[in-house]
Amino acid sequence: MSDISKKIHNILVKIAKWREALIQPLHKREEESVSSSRVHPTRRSDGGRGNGATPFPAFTSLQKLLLVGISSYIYIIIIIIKKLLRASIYFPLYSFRPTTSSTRKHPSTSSNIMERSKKPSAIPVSPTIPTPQVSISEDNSRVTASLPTGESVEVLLFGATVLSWKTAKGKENLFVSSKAHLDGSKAVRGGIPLVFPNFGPSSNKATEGLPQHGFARTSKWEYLGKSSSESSTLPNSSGDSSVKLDFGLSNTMLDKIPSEWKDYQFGITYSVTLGRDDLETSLAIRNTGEKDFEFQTLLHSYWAIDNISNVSVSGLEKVSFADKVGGGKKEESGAITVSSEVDRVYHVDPSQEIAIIEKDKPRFEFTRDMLPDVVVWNPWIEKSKTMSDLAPEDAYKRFICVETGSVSWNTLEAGDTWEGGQRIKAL
Ligand SMILES: O=P(O)(O)OC[C@H]1O[C@@H](O)[C@H](O)[C@@H](O)[C@@H]1O
Repeated sequence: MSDISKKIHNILVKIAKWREALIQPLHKREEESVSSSRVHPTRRSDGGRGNGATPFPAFTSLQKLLLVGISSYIYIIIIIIKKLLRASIYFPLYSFRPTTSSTRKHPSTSSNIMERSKKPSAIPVSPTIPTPQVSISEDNSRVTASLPTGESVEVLLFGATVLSWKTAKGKENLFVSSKAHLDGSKAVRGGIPLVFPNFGPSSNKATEGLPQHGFARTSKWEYLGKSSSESSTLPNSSGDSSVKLDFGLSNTMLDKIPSEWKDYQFGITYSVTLGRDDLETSLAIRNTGEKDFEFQTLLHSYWAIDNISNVSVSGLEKVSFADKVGGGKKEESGAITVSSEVDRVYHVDPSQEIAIIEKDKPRFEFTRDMLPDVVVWNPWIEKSKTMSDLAPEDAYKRFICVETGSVSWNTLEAGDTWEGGQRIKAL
């Protein structure tokens, strides 16, 4: 028995005794008065007036009734309080924490159990459909997503750089240098850094003074959230077939707004969509200010390959390119192969399919939307040596940059939005 119950019990015992003590003398005195009136009919309190009054004027029958009534009333009230207290052990008056069927205790579970025959049968639960998983690293620097079928993608918020894209079998599609800076001190050497608002060193008045390839790849982006889509509602569907991660950057988020860019305002949404065998990366750039601005943009992707000697790029045959190594405009008749430094800018209709071929088989296929240019870059041996963040020594063999984008300048008028993107199929 709890302390409170013991105390109440003691009070009840006392009240009961007190009540007894109160009633008993009254009975006794009444009996005495009756017996005395029998024995001494003349010795009555009323002096023989014979009006039936008690011989003890302090306890009239009205007082007697009142006392009994009050004590019974208190007795009943205490019993009710005791019951309430006992019940409150199981049902707290209120709680901030929502109770669930598994956490809530019920005092009369056993007496409430329904007879087996009357028990409703359990409702069959539909099998759980696996869904894509998205997680944010503890230090809030990376977002990772994976599909129930095993594909995964990882994005560093610094530069919204896609660091990893793996197939269901765990094969990595992107190259990242083993010396890449992933701490936000430098643009990542590998993955998919974003080029905006200028490609290469600033080359016109609008971007004068901006760093090489712009500030998007060295700014901390915000993770805006995920959305997923189902390919099929058939019972045997393996669940959601893709997951889209959105990232945002606006002029107000820039650590240091370059003076050339102070008059411009923008908001960019970068979407990375992981599919079963493809990856989509797309940009929506909005001019949120009152002044028009010009920009270039590219998805500066480092594609992982086994050996550059076995690789070629198709879809760019007979397309003239700006040669950044040898200078001038050139054209090649066959698929592009790499056996020395390559740095070219192709202007090619977005409807033209481009592919990276490895050992005569397509390894990556590119579909472009509103991206009229393709840069093909590999530093080869000598230039690699000058790049402190490129490793291992033979790293140049392990990647080829095929960068889709718009090297052509775009003018974005106040209030307008530009959209463009790529879909890459890994084979
Ligand atoms: O070293 P960065 O700034 O990442 O640039 C790497 C390369 O990026 C390519 O896109 C350019 O065409 C090259 O000229 C450049 O060397």
